[in-house]
Amino acid sequence: VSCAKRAKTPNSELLFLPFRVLLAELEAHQDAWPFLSPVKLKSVPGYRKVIKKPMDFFTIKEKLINNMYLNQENFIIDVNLVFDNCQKFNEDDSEIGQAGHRMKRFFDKRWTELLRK
Ligand SMILES: Cc1ncccc1N[C@@H](C)c1ccc2c(c1)OCCCO2
Repeated sequence: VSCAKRAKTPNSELLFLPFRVLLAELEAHQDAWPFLSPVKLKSVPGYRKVIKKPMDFFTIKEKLINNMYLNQENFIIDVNLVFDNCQKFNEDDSEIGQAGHRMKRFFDKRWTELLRK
């Protein structure tokens, strides 16, 4: 009797699908513009000194595609790093600071919706 073919374990592609969807939503957000690519350390005086661990949505996407996130936690840590760096370097009432707060609120909402389902 042939045993039932073992179901292929869903590869990380499937496991991380929600993250890719969520990241695509972040990138498409109208307030995402300061966070889409790495801050050019030469064009932003002081950034290199103040921000120890720069992070941006493009870098997160690269890490996702290269399966560098071993668990949910590490993905969330990098996304929150984007917003924490923003709050650290930018005044709350600045253009970029305001965009960062709006993006963080959007992410927190979508993340809980994604998890609650
Ligand atoms: C997230 C963040 N935090 C602090 C500073 C910059 C950034 N984002 C970078 C991509 C950026 C945004 C706006 C910029 C800029 C660079 O180039 C200098 C000229 C003004 O326009």
